[in-house]
Amino acid sequence: MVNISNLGYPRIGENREWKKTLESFWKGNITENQFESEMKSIRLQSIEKQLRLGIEIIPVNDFTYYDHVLDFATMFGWIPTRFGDLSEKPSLHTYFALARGDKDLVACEMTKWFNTNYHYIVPEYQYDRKSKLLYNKPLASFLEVKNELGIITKPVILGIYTFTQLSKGYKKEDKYAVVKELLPVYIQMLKELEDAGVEWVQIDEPAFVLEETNEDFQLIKEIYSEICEALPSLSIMLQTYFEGVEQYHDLITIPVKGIGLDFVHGREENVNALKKYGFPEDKVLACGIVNGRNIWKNNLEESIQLIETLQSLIQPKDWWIQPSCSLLHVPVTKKKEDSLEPTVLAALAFADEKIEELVVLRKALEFGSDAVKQEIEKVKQSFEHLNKLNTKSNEIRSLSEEDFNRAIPFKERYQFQKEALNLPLLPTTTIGSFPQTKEIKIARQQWRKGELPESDYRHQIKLKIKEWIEVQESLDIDVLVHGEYERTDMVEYFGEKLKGFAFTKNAWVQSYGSRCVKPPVIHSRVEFMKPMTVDETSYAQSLTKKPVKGMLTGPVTILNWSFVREDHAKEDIANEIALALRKEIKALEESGISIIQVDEPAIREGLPLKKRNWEAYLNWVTRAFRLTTAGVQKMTQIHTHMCYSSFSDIMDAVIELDADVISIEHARSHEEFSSYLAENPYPLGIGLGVYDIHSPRVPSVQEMEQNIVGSLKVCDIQQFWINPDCGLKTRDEKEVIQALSNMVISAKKVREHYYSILS
Ligand SMILES: CN1c2c(nc(N)[nH]c2=O)NC[C@@H]1CNc1ccc(C(=O)N[C@@H](CCC(=O)N[C@@H](CCC(=O)N[C@@H](CCC(=O)O)C(=O)O)C(=O)O)C(=O)O)cc1
Ligand SMILES: N[C@@H](CCS)C(=O)O
Ligand SMILES: [Zn+2]
Repeated sequence: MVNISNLGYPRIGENREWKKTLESFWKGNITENQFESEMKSIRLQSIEKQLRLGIEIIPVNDFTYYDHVLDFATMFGWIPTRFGDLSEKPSLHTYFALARGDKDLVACEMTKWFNTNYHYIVPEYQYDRKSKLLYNKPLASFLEVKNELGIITKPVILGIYTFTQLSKGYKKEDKYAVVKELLPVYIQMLKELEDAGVEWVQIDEPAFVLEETNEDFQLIKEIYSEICEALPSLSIMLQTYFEGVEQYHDLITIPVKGIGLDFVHGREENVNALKKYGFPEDKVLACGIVNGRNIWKNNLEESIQLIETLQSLIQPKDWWIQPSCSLLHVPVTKKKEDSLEPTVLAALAFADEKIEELVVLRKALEFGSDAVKQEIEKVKQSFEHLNKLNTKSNEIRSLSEEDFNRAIPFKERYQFQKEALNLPLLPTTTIGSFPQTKEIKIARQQWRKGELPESDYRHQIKLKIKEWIEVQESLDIDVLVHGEYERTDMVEYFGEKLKGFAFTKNAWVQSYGSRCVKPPVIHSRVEFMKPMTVDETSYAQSLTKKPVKGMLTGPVTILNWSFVREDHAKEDIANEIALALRKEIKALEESGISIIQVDEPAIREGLPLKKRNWEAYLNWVTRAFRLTTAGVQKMTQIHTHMCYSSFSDIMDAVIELDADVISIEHARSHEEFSSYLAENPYPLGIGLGVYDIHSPRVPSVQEMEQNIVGSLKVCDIQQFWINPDCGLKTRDEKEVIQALSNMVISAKKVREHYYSILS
């Protein structure tokens, strides 16, 4: 018997209704009741859709108002004390304040969900607050679907081990005690599900693919024995994903009713483990067989073969076939992509199409592959046609080691740059983008539809650049930017201008909260066509005597935030992008730009989950960055920028990038990184973000001054820069001007203080 299951479905809706509802509520355009009812309808529609498409085991509680990790933190009462003394379900206001902050409260930390571009809110354990079940969201979600649609669904629960691993606020040595304290609360949540008639729960434990210590694994076994003992009639599908599991032989001894493995990203390891240790006959095996992280059609023939191989090796109680992970990471449907090149479109499968693929695979497993001969042929043809789009080039093969290294070492060139740029101590700058106004977005939309002439659209962009050059001058910022008004997104923009990319109309994926991205699709060899940023940057430079920083997205970030071919080596794609960007940098230099920032926020998230694979990855990513930047003149100052992660464990690679200055997100995770820097001084230029840009809160001069003074305890003042945490495109203009004004005043105060000590 083979069942079709799903692990999670995109929340955002076919037309991003979810995002629009959230943002209308935040703006006060709809009431709480309207918000709840609109959200309910989005939730139920996606359940009905999955049912219609053929899913038999449908997930619930994958839906959230912001982030599923935050949901569990608030359910367990893991709410920092600054949000008040909560003994019941937090109000929507508090829930959103935890995620986004408000005018008085600092938001919780946000970071990347494993190696994806999705961000979760980091739960904070409080020693002085006992864990307590404040509400039971999986139960409410289960009952809603049962009552409204009469369907028994599978609640999705974040595993207690992964939840605690992803949390902060407790000492490492207290992990055991923290998990044990949470366990009764966790069991209570599951017990309520069992009592309500839940048959299967999916407990997500992606942290099982990380390299846990033996001690951790003992803890895992202990927790799950206790859970299973307390809940004898609840069927638990212990779900892993994103890579092969570690400690497989121990995992299969856990007394749960089912185990879910990823046979896409952890194929080799999981298959080998099955071969070596078998699989218990009393458990269901859930096979993640369709890639939940990519948008290419499934290689049906290969998947059928794989399951047949597994079937010849083991005899589990039952088989489920499913995506390799939640479909949260892919767009909803390709139905609306009516302007994509047909060859590319034919090779794509988004969430809904992936579910259809599972139906085809089940048919093949039931009736033999001949029953799906046509579908198999169609996939083959799609890729044969796609491959014909590829061109060959020798440019990469003719590179020499010199192309990867700057001609002069940092200390020497930084001196030249200082003199040429004539910047003050503690120079102030921003990360690149300024608020994208409604007017600009609408103008872009009209221009794209052909309703506004290109010249008018460009004129509007120029007006915005001019306005913000004036704003920056009036605020007395030292290194200016043009504001990135012409960009929808820092990756999509370059994707639209480079050869080898396709970009979609509606292939949105949630990135954090209501914010979505539309990753471009790299289908063929990447090539530079013509300058991509020179017009806007040199126009901005023509308006001021201060240096304007050129702004590019780096090769690794373009790669990691795009959908890429699985049959092309990532390293090769990164080097192709690097060569294209190198040409852009040359063009910027030739137009008189002397500071160029190459953003690489996605380097950290692309790290393989298993540390044993880090070295090889970091080696090729640093080389790709250097291939992009190393060709510049000694006077040209290269900046880079990183955000959304903790970086302490990759700082050696960050140094290897050899960027003259790095600006790094700091406000939401400063303690950990500052302690790292105290022990390991950073040898190049650095700006630790002095304020969090994800919150509408405008920090005071005093607060930023304290941040700067704190950072100067661990950084060399001669190489320190003052900047916000990240780009400002998501904020409103008034807020940004106020925050930047406070930032410049705080920098000047610290500067004056330093000069007064010297004199
Ligand atoms: C730095 N980050 C990025 C990540 N990944 C990327 N690919 N890009 C990133 O910048 N990952 C980590 C972080 C995540 N951070 C963010 C920050 C901000 C956003 C964001 O603002 N997303 C926007 C969509 C951006 C965009 O494409 N805008 C279009 C407008 C599209 C649109 O909604 N049009 C409307 C009409 C206009 C209107 O009425 O507003 C429509 O179609 O209905 C544009 O500028 O033209 C978002 O809104 O979610 C994402 C990740
Ligand atoms: N230059 C980009 C970086 C975001 S990570 C911006 O300012 O939006
Ligand atoms: Zn950033």
